[in-house]
Amino acid sequence: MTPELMEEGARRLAAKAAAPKTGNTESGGRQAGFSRIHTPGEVDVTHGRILYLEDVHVSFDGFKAINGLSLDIAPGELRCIIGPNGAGKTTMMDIITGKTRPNTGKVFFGSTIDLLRHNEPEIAQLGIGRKFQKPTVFEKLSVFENLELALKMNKSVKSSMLFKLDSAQSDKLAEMLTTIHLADSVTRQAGNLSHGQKQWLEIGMLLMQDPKLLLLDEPVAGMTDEETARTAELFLTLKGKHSLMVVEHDMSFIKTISEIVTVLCDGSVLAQGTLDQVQSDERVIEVYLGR
Ligand SMILES: Nc1ncnc2c1ncn2[C@@H]1O[C@H](COP(=O)(O)OP(=O)(O)OP(=O)(O)O)[C@@H](O)[C@H]1O
Repeated sequence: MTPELMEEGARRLAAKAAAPKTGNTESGGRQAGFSRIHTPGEVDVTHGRILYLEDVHVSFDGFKAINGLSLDIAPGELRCIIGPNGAGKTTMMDIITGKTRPNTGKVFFGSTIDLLRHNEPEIAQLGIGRKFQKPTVFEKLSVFENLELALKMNKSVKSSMLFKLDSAQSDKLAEMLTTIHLADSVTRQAGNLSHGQKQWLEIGMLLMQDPKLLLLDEPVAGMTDEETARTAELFLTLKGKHSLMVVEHDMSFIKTISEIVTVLCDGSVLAQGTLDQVQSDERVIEVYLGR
C-alpha cells in the first residue's frame, strides 16, 4: 500500500468516525441481534447461541477422545477453554470445523445450521474461522499483501486475478492494520515479523473474511509478555463483534480476557464458570495437580 493510499484510507475513517450517528436502524442494529427476524444465509442466533454441541462422542480405535461433550456459546461471547493435555480440546475444534466426524451427537452453528452436514471448506464459508497454534502467513509477502490475499480467498480464480481493492475494502484493510497492531509494518515482509506479529497477522487475515465464530488454539504460546498483553487487548476488542473460542494453557492470559471458562477433561466438560470458580473447584484442582 502506498503512503498516499494509507493517508486516504485514514482520512475516510476519520470522516466516518466524525459523521453523526444515524440512530437505530429499523431492526434495532447490532444490539438487537438476538431478536432480529432470521433471514436465509444468516446464522440464526435468536435462541441466544451461536454454537451448540450436545452429547458428542468420538472414538479413535475404541479410545473415547470425546465422551458426551455438551456446550454452547452465546453470540459475541469470548469463551476460554482449558484442560489438561489430552482432554480433547483440539479434537473438539476438529469436530466444529469438520475435520473430524463425531460418532454421535449434535453440532449446530446457530439454531438451524447442522455442521455435521457440511465439510471443512463449507464450514469455513459459513463463517467459522480457525487459527492453529503455529502461525501460517505467506512469509515472502508483505503484511499488506497477506491481508489483501485474505480478501481474495473467497473469490474464484478468475475474479481473484482481476481483484482490485474498492474503497470500502481499503478502509477495512487500514482499520485491520491498526486493530492487529501492524499499522507501522505495512510493507514489511511477513517472514521478518516477530512470532507474535505473525500471529496477529494471521488473526487479521481470518478477520478480513468476517468470521462469525473464531476458534483460536493456544494463540499466545511462544509470545513475549508484551505481545501476550497486546493479544489480550486485541481479543477484548474483537469480543462482541465476533464470537471467540480460545483454547489456552496460559492462566494469566485467561485471567485477563475471560468471562466464562470451560474446563474439559477426558472428553467432556468437567466444570464451567468464572476463572476463580473453576480454579477453586476440587475436581479441577485434582485433574491439574493430582496427575
Ligand atoms: N487421530 C487420533 N487418533 C488416535 N487418538 C487421537 C487422535 N486425535 C486425538 N487422539 C487422542 O485423543 C485425546 C484427546 O486429544 P486432543 O489432542 O484433542 O487433546 P488436547 O486437549 O487438545 O491436548 P493438548 O492440550 O495436549 O493439545 C488424546 O488422548 C489423543 O492422544
